Amino acid sequence: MTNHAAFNADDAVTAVPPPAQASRHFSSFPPRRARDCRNAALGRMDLAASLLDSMKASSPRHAKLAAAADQEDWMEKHPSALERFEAVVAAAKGKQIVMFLDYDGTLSPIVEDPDSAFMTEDMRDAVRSVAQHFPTAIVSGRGRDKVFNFVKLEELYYAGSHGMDIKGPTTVSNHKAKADEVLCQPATEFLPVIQEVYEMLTAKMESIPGAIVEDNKFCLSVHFRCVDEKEWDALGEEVRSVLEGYPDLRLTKGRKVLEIRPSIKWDKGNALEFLLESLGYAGRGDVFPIYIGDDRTDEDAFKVLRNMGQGIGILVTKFPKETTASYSLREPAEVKDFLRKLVKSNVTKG
Ligand SMILES: O=P(O)(O)OC[C@H]1O[C@H](O[C@H]2O[C@H](CO)[C@@H](O)[C@H](O)[C@H]2O)[C@H](O)[C@@H](O)[C@@H]1O
Repeated sequence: MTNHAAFNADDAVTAVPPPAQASRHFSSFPPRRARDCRNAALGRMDLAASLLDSMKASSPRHAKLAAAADQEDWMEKHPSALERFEAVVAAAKGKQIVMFLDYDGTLSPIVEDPDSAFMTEDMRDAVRSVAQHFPTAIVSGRGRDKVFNFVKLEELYYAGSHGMDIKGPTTVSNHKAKADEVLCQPATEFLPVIQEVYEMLTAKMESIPGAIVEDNKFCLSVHFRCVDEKEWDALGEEVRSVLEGYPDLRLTKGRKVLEIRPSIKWDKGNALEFLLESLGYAGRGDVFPIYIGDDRTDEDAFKVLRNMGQGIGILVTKFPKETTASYSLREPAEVKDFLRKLVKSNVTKG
């Protein structure tokens, strides 16, 4: 975590190989001895070919073409859930859809100030409509109260702190199954320690301009989106040194954020399973969970769906990324379109 590559990996895209350095091909040329001439001539042909390759690779046009080819290949494996909408609907036909939605980067755009990541009224309306048709849960790294204050829909299930704080709807909804009883907080014993670390990190981050420590109740986020890249190593070191004293906490990386959480085996995937069970859908073959998320932590939920062999994971991204999701959407605006389409489709009629 002490290098920039590790920090950058949060917005990681499947790497387009870096252009080869043309100059390295000249280091062993010309050959030292005459008898090496033939080999050298053959070598020269290889050399010319590889030099040409590397020149091509370093041209912006080639880089663009390579990126486009990668993108195309990736899109074949993770097609747009909008473009393949009919296939999604066909797979869900006759089954009970259960909708799981991540918040940041999925329902709201990524912005510099974490407190200003508002969702649009249009998006709220789309989520409201979805929840009228299917049980719907928000699954977020944010604290549950905080994410509720952004979404403001009482009829939803909320799983905050990466799934470590789950609560059912506070108003009656069409599909409520034992909703009032739904409550899961598997990490309560960590609350004092999380608070202690929050205070320590807040004090440490005062010396790093732009760093923000966010209290997400059972988890903490150290944001470095607005921190000068030169300071990233220092920030990482500070966080790591604090955590050395807390072996029961673990550190993961999200989008320009370091996330600190209890090292218990509970993640967004467990939250998804817990909610399916609470809703009475565990072990049923006629259930079709749809999980939409943009971040690494959402991969835990995508994996659960893959292993179940039911439902679909949809990754929100503009770039190819390694993922277990089967479909993709490019941005929150497309998530909104997908939700609206789903509500309008026949699939809502079962
Ligand atoms: O599980 P999520 O709902 O996706 O939450 C993950 C983190 O999201 C937030 O941070 C991200 O969004 C911010 C606002 O757009 C952005 O400034 C930041 O760089 C992103 O990492 C949230 O603030 C974190 O606490 C969550 O852990």
